[in-house]
Amino acid sequence: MSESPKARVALLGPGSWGTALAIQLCRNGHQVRLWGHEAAQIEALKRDGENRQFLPGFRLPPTLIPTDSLDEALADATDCLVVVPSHAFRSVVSALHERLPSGMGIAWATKGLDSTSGQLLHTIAQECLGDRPLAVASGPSFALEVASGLPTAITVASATGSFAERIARLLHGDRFRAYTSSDMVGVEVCGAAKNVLAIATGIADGLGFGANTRAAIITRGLAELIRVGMALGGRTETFMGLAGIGDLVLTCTDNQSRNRRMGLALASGKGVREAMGEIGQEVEGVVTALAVHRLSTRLDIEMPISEQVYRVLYEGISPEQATKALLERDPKPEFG
Ligand SMILES: NC(=O)C1=CN([C@@H]2O[C@H](COP(=O)(O)OP(=O)(O)OC[C@H]3O[C@@H](n4cnc5c(N)ncnc54)[C@H](OP(=O)(O)O)[C@@H]3O)[C@@H](O)[C@H]2O)C=CC1
Ligand SMILES: O=C(CO)COP(=O)(O)O
Repeated sequence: MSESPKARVALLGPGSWGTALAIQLCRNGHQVRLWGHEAAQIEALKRDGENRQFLPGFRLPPTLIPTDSLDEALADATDCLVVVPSHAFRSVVSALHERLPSGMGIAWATKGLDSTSGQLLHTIAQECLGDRPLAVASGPSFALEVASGLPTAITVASATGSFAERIARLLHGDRFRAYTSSDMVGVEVCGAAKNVLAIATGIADGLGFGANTRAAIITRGLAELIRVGMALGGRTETFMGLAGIGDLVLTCTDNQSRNRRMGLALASGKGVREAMGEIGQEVEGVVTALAVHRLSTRLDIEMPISEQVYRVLYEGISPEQATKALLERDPKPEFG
């Protein structure tokens, strides 16, 4: 992949992932305007020279300019990357409608579904922005490790091959491999569904179950993810790739994951609100569990692990009851 010419990127969302990606883009020589909706947070970034709230300990490069003005962020931008949580995706992307030059694409690194309709985010982007190139970046990538420059690989998917290549080239560096894919649907489903399954493995580990249980949840969870992903038009190889099994394993097995930590907290008897307060950052699997529950009901797809996570989060059953319900299911063929 040849090096990209230097870009001016409007990066929307100064949380942990937005800040880490902004640092990565600056490492590659690009200029970044990092937009956030809270003036006080942007003031703090400018004053401190780091993101103490979401990614402490990393100096913001001089080519990274924080701003709370969307117009300033987009002025002369060559590229636009959205990294807000899924619940904010529609409102932020709608605000781009009047501001983006016609034909300019957008990419996002948000993982989740539209929180009200349960739709995939490319559908929301199309609704808000009409026909233009769209891309999603996803894969096993904790913000802290990317900011630290630890070797990482992700995938950038777009129905427009040249646009996937453009975004991948912007991000790709000597310690950050960005692959391309044409399967947006598969990549989006993986990024959303894995967060619900990470809550499940957190619950299992928090209840003191062993390595066997964890491996079973990851494997049977992958089967759920594939069922819903195929029904929506995703491709098998995507589920076996970085955005699929790669991110599922990462998020289910490492305590850097906020979703996994949510599961651990629930298993220790904490309520959802209390756990969210303690984690202090987005836990995408909480809203996604509801969206996946609605989606699987509508499509009539069996997703027993995700369904039990939904019941713990929204119907108040205990993690123990959820486990019992899963284990009491009738034996059945593993495949088919
Ligand atoms: N962190 C990670 O390692 C990774 C995260 N992701 C994904 O990236 C997305 C963002 O997550 P992450 O950065 O970690 O989250 P954080 O919790 O670290 O930060 C969220 C950011 O979004 C802002 N925000 C919240 N609501 C709105 C809104 N309505 N309008 C505009 N901005 C808003 C917050 O601002 P404020 O606090 O002022 O409301 C904050 O700056 C998620 O979909 C996540 O799944 C993907 C890969 C890795
Ligand atoms: O998506 C992630 C890593 O790829 C981050 O996971 P969490 O949102 O669970 O922290």
